[in-house]
Amino acid sequence: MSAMVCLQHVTKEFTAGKQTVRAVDDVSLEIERGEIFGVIGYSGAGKSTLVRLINALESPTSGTVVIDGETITGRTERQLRPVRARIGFIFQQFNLLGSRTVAGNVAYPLRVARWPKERREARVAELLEFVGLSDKARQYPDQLSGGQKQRVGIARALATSPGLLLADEATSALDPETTRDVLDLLRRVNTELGVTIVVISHEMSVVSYLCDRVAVMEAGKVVEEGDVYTIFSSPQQPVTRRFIATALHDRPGPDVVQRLRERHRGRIVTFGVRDGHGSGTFLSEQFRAHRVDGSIVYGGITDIGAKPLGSLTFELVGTEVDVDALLVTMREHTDVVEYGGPLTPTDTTVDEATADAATDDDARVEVAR
Ligand SMILES: Nc1ncnc2c1ncn2[C@@H]1O[C@H](COP(=O)(O)OP(=O)(O)OP(=O)(O)O)[C@@H](O)[C@H]1O
Repeated sequence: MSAMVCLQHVTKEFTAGKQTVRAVDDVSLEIERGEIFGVIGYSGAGKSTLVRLINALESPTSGTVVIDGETITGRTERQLRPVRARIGFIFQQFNLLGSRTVAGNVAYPLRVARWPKERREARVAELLEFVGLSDKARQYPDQLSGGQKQRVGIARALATSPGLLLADEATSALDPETTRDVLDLLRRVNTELGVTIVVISHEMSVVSYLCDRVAVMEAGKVVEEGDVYTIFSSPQQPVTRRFIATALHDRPGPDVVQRLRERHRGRIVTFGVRDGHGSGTFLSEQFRAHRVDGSIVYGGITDIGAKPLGSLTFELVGTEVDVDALLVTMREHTDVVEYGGPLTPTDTTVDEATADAATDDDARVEVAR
């Protein structure tokens, strides 16, 4: 079975005056049929250009793009039309027609494809039911919430039953709860309709919630690629680590470490929580075996593809020998970060004002004792 999207050494350069920008730089990528594939990167990394190359809205400066087994590089506009018809697209700003009703927007691609009225109406009704907006058919886009607008966008993108859906920052304009609803709908599009989805995002939380695999882009290149859990649990590139830190929020920053050490008499230590290692049961067994008391003082665990990932920070109380022995054992199973023993405020070089200035996020996850 061939891949749904195959990029072979694809480069795209833009020239403006004397300056040439290499927006996509020698990217080779395979996106399998039926998967949800994420492309993540900071602004300017080349994500949108990559999507426009997949959608044949741009042609590569060099390299080859193959969609659903067909090479699209070098085709004329006319030859590209049937390929584009098999690709759906949803956008950050929804791009709905304000002068048409919800039903009119969803029907639009079917009109362009010259579907007869009766078939068109039946298809629109089916699509609106799928996205949960049957009761909004006669309303106009400006009467809808952001999440509802994106549902209309999804229904419209699916109208002609594409095998591939490209979602470019599709949830970036939505609040977290609405984002979750739209991501759940995209998951249904994938599992119930079998549509392959490419998700472009600058938010690692979107990728971790939805995607099977992810490619990380930086300066036009794919710098890291793999299944989401592996990338999250052992990122190789600094840019990937920065993205993951924004999604997990599980490790205490220097201010929080300082306050924890001032407040607790034991040693403060973070243990990574991975699939199969560092789980609650495993940790309590190890604490018991080493005669160490461990109380959680900070942490966060996220579920990625039904596997746990994150870390827990403990105050460890026991003899120095016992705690050291525990840490030796734990290092064999997971990553361990030691922050040291108790601090009295007079030991510190950071003044109280700085310590108090920890962010709200820090305060929220810190466990008060
Ligand atoms: N039509 C164009 N003409 C000139 N330069 C362009 C063009 N399109 C993109 N670029 C440049 O290519 C680089 C990659 O842009 P691209 O929009 O693909 O990045 P991105 O990762 O999608 O960022 P963003 O999330 O901000 O859209 C940027 O330096 C951008 O300025």
